[in-house]
Amino acid sequence: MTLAADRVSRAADGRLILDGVGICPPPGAVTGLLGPNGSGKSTLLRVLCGVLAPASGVVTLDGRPLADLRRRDVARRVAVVEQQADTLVELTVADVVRLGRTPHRRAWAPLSGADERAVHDALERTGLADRADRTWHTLSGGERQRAQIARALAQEPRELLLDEPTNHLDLQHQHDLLHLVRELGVTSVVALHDLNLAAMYCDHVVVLRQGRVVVAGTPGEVLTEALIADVYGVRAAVTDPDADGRPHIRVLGTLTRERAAPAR
Ligand SMILES: Nc1ncnc2c1ncn2[C@@H]1O[C@H](COP(=O)(O)OP(=O)(O)OP(=O)(O)O)[C@@H](O)[C@H]1O
Repeated sequence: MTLAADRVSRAADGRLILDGVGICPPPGAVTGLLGPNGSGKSTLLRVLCGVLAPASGVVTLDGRPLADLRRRDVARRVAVVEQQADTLVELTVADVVRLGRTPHRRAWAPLSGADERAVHDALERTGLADRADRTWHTLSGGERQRAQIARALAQEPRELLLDEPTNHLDLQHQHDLLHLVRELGVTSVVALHDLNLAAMYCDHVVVLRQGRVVVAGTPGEVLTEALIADVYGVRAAVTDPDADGRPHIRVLGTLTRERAAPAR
């Protein structure tokens, strides 16, 4: 058992932005959180890690309500990489990654050998070892993103929540990152916009629309032409070239545009 949400709701400005959401990410697997802009992906990730409390419903970690657990115990288990994670202080890459060890250390205790190994390993795995001493403001957007992911890895989480982690990353680093997440074998929930990346790397996908789960299942079950038209308003050709349940999606056009200007 791991992290799960049961009938979770949350409102903002008098409007429900999560409306009875239930998700049960398979342990040790990668779950993709999909859905259009504003569908509630980031809010759900923040509720799953306890940063936001649900107005109703419950999030559990190993069957225990998150609200009953100590913040520090949750932080030892669950690592989060938010969108546009930034730091204002003048830290080096290694300093940022060391922050990932905070939940494992006593206040003011120096870094142990195990802490340093975890930091070193995280820098290696994200390809940042040669930039460990660089200051944050000298990094490119993609390097900053990778440094935040390295921080999350240094935390040695059993649950990993990533909000659009491939933003800012070039093609190679997008694939390297999602490959790495798969290889970690921790329970991961990853908000993604790219359906082909979701199909390639996720074991399970959950599609949100206006704060509700539309459908959940394997990429092959969920990512159909009908679903993509319905949820995204996009006409797509979906094929499964390797017949492995990992579909390939080719966008043919947007339905709003086609309706506005029908083909003559
Ligand atoms: N603090 C807030 N106050 C008011 N509205 C909010 C607040 N936080 C989120 N919302 C609204 O809730 C909805 C869901 O937002 P959320 O960021 O969770 O969506 P998302 O699926 O992650 O979107 P995107 O793909 O654009 O990142 C949006 O309409 C957003 O404007």
